[in-house]
Amino acid sequence: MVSDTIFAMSSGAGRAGIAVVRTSGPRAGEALGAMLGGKGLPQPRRALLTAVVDPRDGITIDRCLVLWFPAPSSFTGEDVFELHLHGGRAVLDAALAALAAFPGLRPAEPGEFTRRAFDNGLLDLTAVEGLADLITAETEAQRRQALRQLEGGLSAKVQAWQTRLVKLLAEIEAWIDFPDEDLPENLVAGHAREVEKLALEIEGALASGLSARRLREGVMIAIIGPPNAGKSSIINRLAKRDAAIVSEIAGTTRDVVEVHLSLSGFPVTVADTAGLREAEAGELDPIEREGIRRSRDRASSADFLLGVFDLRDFPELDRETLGLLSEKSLVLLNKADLVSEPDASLLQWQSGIAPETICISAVSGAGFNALEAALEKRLRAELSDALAAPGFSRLRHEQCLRDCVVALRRFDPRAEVELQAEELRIALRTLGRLLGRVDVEDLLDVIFRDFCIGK
Ligand SMILES: Nc1nc2c(ncn2[C@@H]2O[C@H](COP(=O)(O)OP(=O)(O)OP(=O)(O)O)[C@@H](O)[C@H]2O)c(=O)[nH]1
Ligand SMILES: [K+]
Ligand SMILES: [Mg+2]
Repeated sequence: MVSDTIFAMSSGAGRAGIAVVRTSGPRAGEALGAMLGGKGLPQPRRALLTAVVDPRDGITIDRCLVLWFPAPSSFTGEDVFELHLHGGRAVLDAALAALAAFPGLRPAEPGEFTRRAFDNGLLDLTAVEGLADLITAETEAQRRQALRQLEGGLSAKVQAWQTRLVKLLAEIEAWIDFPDEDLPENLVAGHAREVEKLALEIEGALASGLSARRLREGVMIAIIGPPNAGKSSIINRLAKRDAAIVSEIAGTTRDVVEVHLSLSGFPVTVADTAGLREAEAGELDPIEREGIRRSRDRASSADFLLGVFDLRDFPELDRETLGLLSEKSLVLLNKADLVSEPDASLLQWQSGIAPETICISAVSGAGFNALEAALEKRLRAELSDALAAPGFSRLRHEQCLRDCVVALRRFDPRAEVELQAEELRIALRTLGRLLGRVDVEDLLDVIFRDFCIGK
């Protein structure tokens, strides 16, 4: 099947020093030759500084770097060339118009270059997802995770499982031709052991996938506490901007206010919430009541909490807030600037009782170094699996692996060989689906739709 030749600007929108326009497909070589004014194609994979012309009138568009990647050694696996043009609007318009006018060329659709790389077997689906994650990575840890996935960290694991399953399946299928003979006892035991081992390994990967998903999506931290404790002041200091309204009026925050931060290179979403307070029916207005409902909601879905109190209320701290804190949570006693001497009972509480307690001041910034260090420790623990090895970072991966484990757990080494083989084939198919090598057509559209044009 001969595909169209496609082109697009692959660098970001807006005026820039350099803009990259990429062309891929069977007519790429012809188009490049015409744009170089018939001087022949440059050496493959070597940058050439040259004049690029509009083939319609021979007028020079720009003097720029040109790269030629003949098939199959290119990103898409097709003939590809890149123009590294000066990134002005008029230069780009002229280059894109010249390409559009060339017979057989058309603008690319979103994700179409990557789609071709996938169709030509250069990237499997986990690598495609890694590429998408790399383009959107916002923190150092996310970048590393995405790159490992793009480079085949997940594929390698899945392929190793596939190889073992195929070997097992071949051994079992060999007996299908002898329906009257039972499998020798030592083989039955060996198969049972191998399937059990595979199931355990995949379950282990599922468990550490949680950490990979947190790394991809960001760890959720919620700030909770009684009204006026200084929750909004704290999120503003963490975000280094005025994300939430601060006032001396109790009950200022109603909606959950989220900020995305990179803390020591780790992605987090911190949520500021409405102050928790109990009141007689009718005492709180319905909007604040709804705000408090949202706070509790957010507290229950967060990975861990920062419980904030006014230091001057110590030791009578709000019971509801305390009740929501897990041992991963942190207690922040705020407004330390208003208290001269920490009293003995406070020191004792700080040293002895979980959860860990830090005295801070959102106004002076005192204690924020200790707070950030404590947060980093928790993030490292939360993400440790994902930092150690590439993990299954998407719900889609989790679903495939779960289906695989279900099939393996159904495998019965004493059942008829046809039934045994069938479970192994199902397990293999789920792994194939994870890599995008079986029945994936409907999935593809979903995944490639998230790419932008030129990728
Ligand atoms: N002196 C001092 N005042 C603070 C500190 N943190 C917050 N405040 C003040 O305390 C008041 C309440 O602060 P907010 O940040 O709005 O408190 P909140 O917990 O978000 O309040 P609600 O949203 O109403 O629940 C404001 O007047 C702040 O300026 C602090 O560390 N020291
Ligand atoms: K307030
Ligand atoms: Mg607030």
